[in-house]
Amino acid sequence: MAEPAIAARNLSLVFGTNDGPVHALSDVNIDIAPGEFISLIGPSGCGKTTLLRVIADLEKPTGGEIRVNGVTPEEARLARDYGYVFQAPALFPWRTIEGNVMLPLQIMGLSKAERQERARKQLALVNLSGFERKFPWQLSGGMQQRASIARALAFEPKLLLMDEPFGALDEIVRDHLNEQLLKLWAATRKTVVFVTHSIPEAVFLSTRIVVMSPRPGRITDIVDCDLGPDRPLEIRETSEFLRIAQRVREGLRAGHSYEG
Ligand SMILES: Nc1ncnc2c1ncn2[C@@H]1O[C@H](COP(=O)(O)OP(=O)(O)OP(=O)(O)O)[C@@H](O)[C@H]1O
Repeated sequence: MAEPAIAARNLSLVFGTNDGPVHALSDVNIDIAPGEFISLIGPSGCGKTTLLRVIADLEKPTGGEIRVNGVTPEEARLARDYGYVFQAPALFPWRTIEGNVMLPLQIMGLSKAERQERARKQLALVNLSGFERKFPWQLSGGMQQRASIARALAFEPKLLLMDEPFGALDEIVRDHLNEQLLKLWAATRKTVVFVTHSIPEAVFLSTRIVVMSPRPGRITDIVDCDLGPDRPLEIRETSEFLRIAQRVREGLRAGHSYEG
């Protein structure tokens, strides 16, 4: 097997707080192969964002081990091995769409011509050709989020980390962006780790779904999602799709503590 894109062994992270220790991640074990599309799903506080941040070297684990593309998260970060997409688009309002995508490349020291060529290529991948000179406020929320994805792709990283990127968008826009993301993934074969609260979104997009549970934050199930690469939206009505969704739902129920 090729070297895993991500390999976590007995990974844990305990935050020290005024109310005592918070076990955000406990004994997390997973191997993610290059080119997989992995969704992390689970109730609030189960450690989805923390796991993404550990992969990105924005948080240090307190136990266990993690490798990203065969190196430590810090080395992967310094090699600009991943792109990170946040829930809110986080674009600079005073820069054009193209200017936003070019910014990380400017920091990297690429010439203006190179920056422009790369930005145009990434904007084409997210279907934003023709919008290079617009400002963020001139675009819809869905378009802004596509621009954020283009910016995350600017370094052409092998790994894309996405934290609920479509959570704030309405369902029709979200469907559309899910279809586009699948196409982008098929065209680029990047490894994607995607956080979501939506079971249909996870099943539609993923090759595997990691179900997590809180207190302590841990993996309770990993569900294969072998629907093949060609997934029209109508696949959501098939019995295979519904069977996988049901298994994820059962995993979520089992790990959920109902209070009150
Ligand atoms: N910097 C921090 N300091 C202390 N506790 C933290 C910190 N970051 C996260 N936590 C705690 O760690 C646990 C996991 O948080 P995390 O944000 O990873 O969960 P999540 O599954 O992404 O939740 P959500 O779906 O609400 O985004 C939570 O109990 C949270 O309060």
